[in-house]
Amino acid sequence: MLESDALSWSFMAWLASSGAEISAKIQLADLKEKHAGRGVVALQDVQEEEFLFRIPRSLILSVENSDLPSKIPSAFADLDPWLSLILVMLYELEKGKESKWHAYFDILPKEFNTLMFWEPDELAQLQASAVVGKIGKEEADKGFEERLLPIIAEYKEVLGIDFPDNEANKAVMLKQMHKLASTIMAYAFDIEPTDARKEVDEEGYMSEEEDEALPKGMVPLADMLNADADRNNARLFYEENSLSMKALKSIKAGEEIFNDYGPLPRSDLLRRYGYITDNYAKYDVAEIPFYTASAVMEKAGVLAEDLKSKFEYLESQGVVEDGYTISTSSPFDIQESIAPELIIMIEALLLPDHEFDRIADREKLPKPDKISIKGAQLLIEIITTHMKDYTTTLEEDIAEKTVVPLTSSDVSRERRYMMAKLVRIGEKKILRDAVEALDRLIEHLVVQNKVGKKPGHDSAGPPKKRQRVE
Ligand SMILES: C[S@@+](CC[C@H](N)C(=O)[O-])C[C@H]1O[C@@H](n2cnc3c(N)ncnc32)[C@H](O)[C@@H]1O
Repeated sequence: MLESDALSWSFMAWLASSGAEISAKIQLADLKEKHAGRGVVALQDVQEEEFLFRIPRSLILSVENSDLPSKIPSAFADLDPWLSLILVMLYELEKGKESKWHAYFDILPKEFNTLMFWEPDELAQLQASAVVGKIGKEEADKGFEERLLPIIAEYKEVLGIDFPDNEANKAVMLKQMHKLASTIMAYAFDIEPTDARKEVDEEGYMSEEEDEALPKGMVPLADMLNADADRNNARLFYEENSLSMKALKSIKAGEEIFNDYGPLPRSDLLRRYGYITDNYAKYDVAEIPFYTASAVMEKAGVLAEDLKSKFEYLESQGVVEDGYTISTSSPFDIQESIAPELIIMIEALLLPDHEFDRIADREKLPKPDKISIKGAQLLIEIITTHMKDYTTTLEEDIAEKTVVPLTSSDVSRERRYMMAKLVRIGEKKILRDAVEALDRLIEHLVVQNKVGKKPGHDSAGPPKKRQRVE
């Protein structure tokens, strides 16, 4: 028996002996050949709504179920759900075989492909993707150093952690905390209070702000399901004393059982889960930084002298953001895809001062479905400026067959390079589609103006281009 099979077997045996109920129709399988780690597959046909497994709430690896908070309650007083669970997992890991979750820890990942663990050269492959700014390593380090390390130093005997206070040891501990945080990000569920028959989603469904507030828990076996946006066929349901996984549709023998992470762009899939699949390409987004938009408008002479007060007003109306997303649509639809806030900001700043003051007095804003020729031209300029921040063009990316030096024997690095390339290609395609659609809009507006329709604005929009076949 392979070591990984032996660990899977021990894990399943532990679950069965701890009160979990598991349908004989499913199996934990090794999917390493598909680069998907372990996953759950159907051994026999499964019907829609059929029960797959049930995990007692007491088996969830959570702050609530660990004895640590009762030993050092004050340590948990100011910790958020993430840091609390990291502390509990450190403690339970340190207990080794004494921990109730020992067999579970054995099958949790030791290595990660999430962006937090990428080397600088690997991250550089993402080029101008906004996801690079969302990794949050420094912020996480700060939280670990300021909140968790003092607790570990103070309660090292209770925690059973050998923690000599030196830099090398601190670095090892921070790395371990990052690994646990990444495990929580990719595996944990948001555990809502007992509420019979309530449906729960994996954390991907929620905004990260909402995520922050809910208690997190590691739900054994439920987190062994891989995810697929198109082939999602199972979901976890809350019951009073347990959590049950049920089939959402019929599943054939041999098929994999999939959860769903929600509509995440591939860049976020990479950041949070360390993998990508084409199925999530439809959720891809490109993001234009605010400073790119404002720099282009400044260069174009759009930014007026009383800019500060204009921005204060736009900010009070929720239009000023760090970045503006352009999402995928097919065929590309300007209104559907370009962040309305970007269009509103541009059109507002294009207004003559007296017009701007007039709308501000009435707490109004330009409508995002009315784009002027000048506004569309500025949008194109902003988007093409952002495109230049990527160090290669879309055409170069597509033409390039090998992105890694052939001497590289590091499979993981090759895979990261490849995944980064697919992410940046996805973003560049969106930017290209946006520019093409804006070009068509300008042509349409020019014609409209010539034939004497209301000048300057488009409300119906130009005819849409036929869907591009990639
Ligand atoms: C909740 S776990 C699923 C179990 C995991 N495969 C394992 O072996 O522990 C989530 C992780 O599984 C992997 N994963 C999930 N869905 C995947 C898919 N469709 N293809 C490849 N890997 C996937 C990613 O590494 C992700 O971070």
